[in-house]
Amino acid sequence: MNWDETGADTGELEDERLEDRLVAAGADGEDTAVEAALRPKDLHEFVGQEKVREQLDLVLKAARARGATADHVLLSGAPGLGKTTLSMIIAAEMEAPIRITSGPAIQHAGDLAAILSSLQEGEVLFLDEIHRMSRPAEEMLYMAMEDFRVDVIVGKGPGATAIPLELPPFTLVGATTRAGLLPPPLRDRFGFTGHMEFYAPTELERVIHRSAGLLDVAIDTEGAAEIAGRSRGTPRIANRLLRRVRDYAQVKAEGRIDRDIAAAALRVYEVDARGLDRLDRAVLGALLKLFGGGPVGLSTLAVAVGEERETVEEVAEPFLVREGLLARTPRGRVATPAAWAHLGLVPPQHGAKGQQGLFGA
Ligand SMILES: Nc1ncnc2c1ncn2[C@@H]1O[C@H](COP(=O)(O)OP(=O)(O)OP(=O)(O)O)[C@@H](O)[C@H]1O
Ligand SMILES: [Mg+2]
Repeated sequence: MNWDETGADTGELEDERLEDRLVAAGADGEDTAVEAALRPKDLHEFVGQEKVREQLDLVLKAARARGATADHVLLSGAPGLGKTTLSMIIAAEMEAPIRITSGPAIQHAGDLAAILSSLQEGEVLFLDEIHRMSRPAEEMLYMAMEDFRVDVIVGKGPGATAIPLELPPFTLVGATTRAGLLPPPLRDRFGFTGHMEFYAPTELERVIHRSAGLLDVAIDTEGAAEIAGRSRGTPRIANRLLRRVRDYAQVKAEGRIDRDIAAAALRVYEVDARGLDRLDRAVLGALLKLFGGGPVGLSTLAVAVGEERETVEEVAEPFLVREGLLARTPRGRVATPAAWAHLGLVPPQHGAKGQQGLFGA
């Protein structure tokens, strides 16, 4: 629970701020070009996410056996975990064409009606960031998903009439980083919901080996493990770090990546052994060194590192909290014992003010 929560949807802000960081989970310009080449093409190539993969495999196989269009699928999970990739795999497995659009691109119900009415039978419609669709479009989508029908409104005011329009059966694949923001009526209309988890280091190693093969980069097991451990459980970050390490290896080590090369390269890029970057370490360092581990208010912490409040809260903290290095408490931010250990610092003898009750330290 975040005690400073304002309740605002800060998704966009987060995306913008994250873009210039190597360890950001969102895609940047370079990613979009390379990602197309690195995307697994079928369910077997798709690493990890065992549960989602197994369940989806059944949904798709059964639909294929019935000669039917697959049920609507909702994919939720943090950026860079493979939602877009999986939607393309769904289309490929169903041997169906795919149409790609996103919630923010659909401003009016009419935009959605135009897309829906031009779908072919069995086509996959991928709706990225589905939680950011406008309300009227969302309501039109309810009917389209359930009855394969939309009402197109012709005219304005009292003379307006609704003309029903039949749609061919299609599969909607919705993706969202924030399943909690979806209205229940929309969520309920998906036949299958797959929640994507962060990846284990061993899974990321497999992603890295696979990508290295495609990029024609020589990497050994330990080199891959070194990069995997710093990738924040996210394939997109793993692939990005691999590319940066490849640059370093090309210049300094005839292109071969082993543990030392990977570690040296990522030191240059200021990504530490646990995947924290300069900003993360600055926040943690200030919390420990200036405030004895807290509790300290968010605003004070932000001033101490010379960043905006929002940057600390939305860019640095989520990963620190996930890693169990920082806690958000009613009295302010508090470092955990693991944070002291990670920065190689010793906690004050009698415990920082107020920490005892929180961690029993
Ligand atoms: N399970 C996986 N196995 C191998 N590579 C993967 C896997 N998941 C994701 N990737 C790689 O990570 C990159 C990012 O994946 P993708 O674009 O599908 O993420 P996303 O969940 O759609 O992110 P966003 O929320 O930002 O849209 C892709 O290039 C893909 O190659
Ligand atoms: Mg995506």
